[in-house]
Amino acid sequence: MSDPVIKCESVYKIFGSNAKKMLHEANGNVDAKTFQDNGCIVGVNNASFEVVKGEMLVVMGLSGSGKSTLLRCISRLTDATSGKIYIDGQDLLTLNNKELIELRRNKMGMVFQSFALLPHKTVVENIAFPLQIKGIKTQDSINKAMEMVKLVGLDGRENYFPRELSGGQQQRVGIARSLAVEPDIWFLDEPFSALDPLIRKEMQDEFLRLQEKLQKTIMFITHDFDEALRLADRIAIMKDGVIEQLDTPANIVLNPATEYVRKFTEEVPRGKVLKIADLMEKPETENLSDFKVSKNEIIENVAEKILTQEKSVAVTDENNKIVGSVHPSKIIHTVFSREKK
Ligand SMILES: Nc1ncnc2c1ncn2[C@@H]1O[C@H](COP(=O)(O)OP(=O)(O)OP(=O)(O)O)[C@@H](O)[C@H]1O
Repeated sequence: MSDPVIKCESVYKIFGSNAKKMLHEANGNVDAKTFQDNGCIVGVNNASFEVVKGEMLVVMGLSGSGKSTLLRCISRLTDATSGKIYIDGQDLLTLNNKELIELRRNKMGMVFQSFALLPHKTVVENIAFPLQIKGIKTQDSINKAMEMVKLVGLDGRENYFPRELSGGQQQRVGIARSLAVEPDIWFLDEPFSALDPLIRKEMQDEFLRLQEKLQKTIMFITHDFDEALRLADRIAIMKDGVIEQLDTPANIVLNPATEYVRKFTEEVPRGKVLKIADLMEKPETENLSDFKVSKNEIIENVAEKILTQEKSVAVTDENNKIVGSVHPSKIIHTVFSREKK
């Protein structure tokens, strides 16, 4: 595995005037209720994890679970009460103001739910603006902004004002503006939540397409589990500031670590989420059906075909090599079982 781009070690963020003292006295045993009774709010409670280059970590949880606070600590919009945060191996808390501004300007991009576009500037001017702040010449910034306009599929609308665009289009401008500065690390805080479901799905598809191309290191916040499942390489599920589980979507659905996570995943249609690779077994050498299936297929797309086979089906990789097998009964068990842990 490559070196982590983002690394958190026992990060706490406690709000309240005697936060540091209480945290010290708690000795690593932070209980949200006890803290609250003593005038402190627990935002993030002992978060430790890494995000590697090109990975998309989706942070999910209900309102107030600490998602934004965690992101704000990592982008140092707020200071963590305790713990270590490293960006590309550099200790974030040791940076002075100047270094922090440089880091934010050159390495980090942020997109928030409110599009925060400048109303009196056109699409292309909005996107070029942060480049001009960086000192890039006007014409160069416009050229770069036009590239971004194309990337997010808004060509032809570059001279429109924000008020002349739909919500989805405005959000694309927000994304293009953030991408224009070519951040390595991208923080997105509920970027699609103001959009209606159809446009939201389109934006998710577009976002996946962009990420395929750009391979940014991303932390993406959502409270929509479907969105998390569609986008994430890994998902962190938060509750009361604690990361209850951080794992691949398949593991979260198949092996929930806590009762809370299990409840979250209970209604998830497994066939839509899991791939053949998530449930294949060792390759059988004999007694296989003639039908083969790719390990990357979503179960729902191939279930019907597999269920008509009597024997196990061979599972192949990208080079058509057999890497596993799956028995029809496994499909039935996975898609329809709702066992309680
Ligand atoms: N500046 C602050 N002062 C005091 N408490 C705060 C502050 N910011 C956040 N909190 C508290 O920290 C907890 C986590 O808030 P946070 O905004 O991180 O949650 P969230 O999961 O992002 O919620 P949402 O989905 O509603 O945005 C909440 O209890 C919140 O009230």
